Amino acid sequence: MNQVLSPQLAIAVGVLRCQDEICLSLRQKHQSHANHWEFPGGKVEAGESIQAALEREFIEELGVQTRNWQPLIEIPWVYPDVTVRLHVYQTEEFDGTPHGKEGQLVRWFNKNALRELTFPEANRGILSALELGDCYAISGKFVDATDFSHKVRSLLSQGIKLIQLRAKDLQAIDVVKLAQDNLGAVHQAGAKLMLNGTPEMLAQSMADGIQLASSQLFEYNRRPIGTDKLLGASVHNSAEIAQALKIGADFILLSPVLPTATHPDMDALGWEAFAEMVRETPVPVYALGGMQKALLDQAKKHGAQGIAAISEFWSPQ
Ligand SMILES: Nc1nc2c([nH]c(=O)n2[C@H]2C[C@H](O)[C@@H](COP(=O)(O)OP(=O)(O)OP(=O)(O)O)O2)c(=O)[nH]1
Repeated sequence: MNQVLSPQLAIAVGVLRCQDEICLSLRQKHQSHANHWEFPGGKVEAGESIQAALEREFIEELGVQTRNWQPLIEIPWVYPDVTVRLHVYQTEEFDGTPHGKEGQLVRWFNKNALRELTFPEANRGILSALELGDCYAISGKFVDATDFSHKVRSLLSQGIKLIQLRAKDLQAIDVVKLAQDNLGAVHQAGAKLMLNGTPEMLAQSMADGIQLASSQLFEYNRRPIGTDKLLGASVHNSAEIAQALKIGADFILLSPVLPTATHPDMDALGWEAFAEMVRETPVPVYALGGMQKALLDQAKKHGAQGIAAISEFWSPQ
């Protein structure tokens, strides 16, 4: 369990991108995490902003001038010898050709190849943040399978890259069939389909992952699916976040952030409490509950990967 203790070292970590390629360097023999790939960066100096630290580190370590760094995710992590907070930023703007000025190996990798590499443990959350978009659509009501397919296509045409098939009224076998029938279109659009269901349903459907309800999280002691699939966890409080992390969730859906008509009995967390929980969570967190596209920037300012919603994205009946 990754419990955050102080003092925490602030580390600026830079994801330098060139279209689908990402620049990595190999940590050297004399460093901790030797022979692990890393996103270049290093300790933030006293009084320095994260962006300034990144510009300095990329000049010192890779000989490139970088600009316009944008926040991606913050990762609190406790290693046996040190407690860090990775401030992960990304940019595509740079001058020069990155090369290992300190003798380290530097290479560009396609973003789809990153999961095959060995990184320091804390980087799992960075890889998820890079893979997942900022809008997570959850399916709402539909009349039949044809209607469902139309509504999924409407999500894809809105540019949504992460969809959860949630159909609590259907039998597992029918949910699996719906997933199978729509996977082709989802993948063709470069999107991913999550099942609100069980590992067994995931195996039958070949969907991209499962979204576990908060009540399901405590049925497991460890990750219930392989690392080739996504594990999403729906949570409402810190205890559920801890359990989600214990079983290896790749990302978290935290709700309700704002009051929502679908759960009128639950108190909304509000943005401040949401941000506080996100700060202690080393994987991407989506804000759920009362979310609209117009709130996306606000969600990101409070540390979210993005927003999740049913009614904002799903076409009405
Ligand atoms: N730059 C970078 N650091 C990372 C990543 N993932 C990760 O856990 N870290 C950790 C490893 C280190 O504890 C710390 C980086 O600090 P640093 O880069 O200044 O440390 P260092 O190479 O001088 O060497 P060391 O003290 O860790 O041996 O952040 C990553 O992707 N990039």
